[in-house]
Amino acid sequence: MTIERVAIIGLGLLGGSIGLAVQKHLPGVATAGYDADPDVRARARERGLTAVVADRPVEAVEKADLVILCVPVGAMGEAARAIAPALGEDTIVSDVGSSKESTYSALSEALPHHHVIPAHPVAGTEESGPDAGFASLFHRRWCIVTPPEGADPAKVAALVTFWEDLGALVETMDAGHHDRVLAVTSHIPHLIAYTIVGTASDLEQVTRSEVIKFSAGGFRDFTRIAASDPTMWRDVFLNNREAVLEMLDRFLTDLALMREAIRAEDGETMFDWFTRTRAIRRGIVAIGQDDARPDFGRKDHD
Ligand SMILES: NC(=O)c1ccc[n+]([C@@H]2O[C@H](COP(=O)([O-])OP(=O)(O)OC[C@H]3O[C@@H](n4cnc5c(N)ncnc54)[C@H](O)[C@@H]3O)[C@@H](O)[C@H]2O)c1
Ligand SMILES: O=C(O)C(=O)C[C@]1(C(=O)O)C=C[C@@H](O)C=C1
Repeated sequence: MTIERVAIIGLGLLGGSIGLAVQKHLPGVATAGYDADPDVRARARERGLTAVVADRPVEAVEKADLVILCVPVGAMGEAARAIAPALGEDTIVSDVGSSKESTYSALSEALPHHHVIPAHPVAGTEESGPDAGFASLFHRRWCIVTPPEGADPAKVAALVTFWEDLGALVETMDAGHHDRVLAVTSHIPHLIAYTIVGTASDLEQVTRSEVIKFSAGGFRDFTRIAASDPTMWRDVFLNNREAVLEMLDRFLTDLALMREAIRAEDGETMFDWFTRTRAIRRGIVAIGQDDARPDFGRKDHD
């Protein structure tokens, strides 16, 4: 099947970036969007995030071949129910939610007779809202597609091609596996950043001004992540609870091991561990997966 009309529900960082990327890379594809917040809709019109910004969700999805829900994972069910009356029977309904099992449950419950094929572009920043999106967000970043059992292969292929056309590298996997992988590579790192930044600012021996003044190094990287959208991340932890708790237990075991190495002055354990993690970082840099941040000068706000 060919995708000629795309509708985007939720015009923040992800929705806005998809709208801009489609207009840039697939100029023949029509774009329409909707956001529940009227201020966001107004800003989306000013920035031209989609060619049309509708005032009602059903208007945005009329005649769409592909609808992408770009709302917080806790709002997926509500957003899907709002578009249900206007969806064509052949329309692909996808999303960009950061957790996939609960998103699929919410979408398939709201749209039991439609073609729901979830996806997750593993690309983002700490910014949110209609000013945050940019067309190159997905360039050379992974997009994980999690087709449910029995999904129409032609529709899965069309969705994969769509993301590749936006510049992404696509991999398909089972939703449960996605949730365990992302728990350790994305969700727990965010939890650690939120925690350490809060802990540092709560310390009585360290004043808040010292936290700001001396945050030039590693701590500064944590503050970037800890500035991420509270609604989005609250929903991620509520919706990927089991996988996060499982990976958190593993992490706490390893953290206890490090604490013990420090207490016992066991330099060898620390050196070996740090050597292994340094190799991981160098591997990521070698395959060019570290350069999609706007900080690296690639944000093009077009
Ligand atoms: N931010 C990231 O780095 C990132 C990366 C990959 C995936 N995601 C996922 O993408 C989704 C969107 O995240 P974002 O960063 O674009 O958030 P965002 O806050 O920038 O945008 C979300 C938009 O959804 C709108 N919205 C909320 N409920 C709605 C509803 N029922 N109907 C219509 N609009 C509604 C909000 O008004 C907001 O404008 C989330 O599910 C998130 O998990 C985020
Ligand atoms: O780089 C960042 O700022 C991000 O948080 C992006 C990031 C990630 O953890 O890699 C965050 C959440 C997503 O679901 C996908 C990407």
